[in-house]
Amino acid sequence: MTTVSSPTSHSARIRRSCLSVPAINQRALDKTHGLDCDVVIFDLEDSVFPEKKGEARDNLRRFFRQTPLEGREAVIRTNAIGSEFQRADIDLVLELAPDAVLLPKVDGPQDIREAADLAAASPGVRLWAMMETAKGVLNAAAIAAADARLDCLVLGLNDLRKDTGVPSEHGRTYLVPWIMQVVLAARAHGLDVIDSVFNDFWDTDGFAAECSQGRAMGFDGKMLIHPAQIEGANQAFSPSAEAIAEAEAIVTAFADPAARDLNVINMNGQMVERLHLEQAERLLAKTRHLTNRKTTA
Ligand SMILES: CC(C)(COP(=O)(O)OP(=O)(O)OC[C@H]1O[C@@H](n2cnc3c(N)ncnc32)[C@H](O)[C@@H]1OP(=O)(O)O)[C@@H](O)C(=O)NCCC(=O)NCCSC(=O)C[C@H](O)C(=O)O
Ligand SMILES: [Mg+2]
Repeated sequence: MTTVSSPTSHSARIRRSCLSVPAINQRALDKTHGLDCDVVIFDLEDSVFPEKKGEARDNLRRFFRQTPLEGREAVIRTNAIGSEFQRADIDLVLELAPDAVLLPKVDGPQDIREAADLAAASPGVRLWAMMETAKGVLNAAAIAAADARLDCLVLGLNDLRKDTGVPSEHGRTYLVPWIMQVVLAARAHGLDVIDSVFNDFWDTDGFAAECSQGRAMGFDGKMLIHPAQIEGANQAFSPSAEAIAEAEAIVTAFADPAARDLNVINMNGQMVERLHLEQAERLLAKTRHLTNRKTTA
């Protein structure tokens, strides 16, 4: 896992692009090593036909044994809590010890606690939760507070649309209040939060617009379904040149001896406080981390 030190409550892990790879698709699994995504989510759930679940688990066994991922987080998405497949999926997680297990269709805090109990033998494996049911969104705050191992919420709008009857449309107008509730719940409990997949992977403009909206909503990154979406997500969720320049100016301004005992300063007609300094330092740490990663790749 890649992290950068953070002076603020929620982490500054790099999770801009979280690519879902169907565990049943050997060709796609083979491809992951050459892809520049920050996280690989190995999917045992919706992308795997029920009769193929065992084969998909075997593929992951082979994959983890032969060619572990370097420098990226490895996450396994299991089948739903209480489904006939989940026990075997969790056993696989205990066997392979990925960085995290992604639990789909989480309805409430009890689902997280049950999964934490099932995975208790591997305390290093963190928990991620898909927020994709009406009950899950209503219980977002309780879910986010459910267990210290919970690390990240991932929005799942395909299932949420199915559950609520809200149709798919650009801009996600009627979903915005629920989406923001998930972001708020994550932040209130120091978790990362990842935006939903964008299904139309040929529509690059639509994808870029949704990444930009997700960034403005406060997401850390986006769940992806196709390698063609990685670059756009990495770009959208990396600090922009303007944001870096502004952060550097804030750090420089507070480093001035004249600002030593000031909590608030005037920067070209803008009020800037020490909380902005903390944000600026965090952004610069993330930028340094990304730069180092590029130069060592
Ligand atoms: C959607 C796809 C089925 C399309 O696949 P395909 O027809 O093979 O596309 P391409 O021909 O354009 O593929 C080009 C090459 O790229 C490889 N590929 C494609 N997708 C992936 C991937 N996800 N990871 C790695 N590699 C990938 C192909 O194998 C081709 O390789 P090559 O032949 O060597 O050139 C497919 O993209 C796909 O299955 N995507 C992921 C589906 C998935 O994971 N679904 C579950 C997550 S969605 C979700 O979670 C929704 C959420 O729960 C909610 O409720 O919202
Ligand atoms: Mg789903």
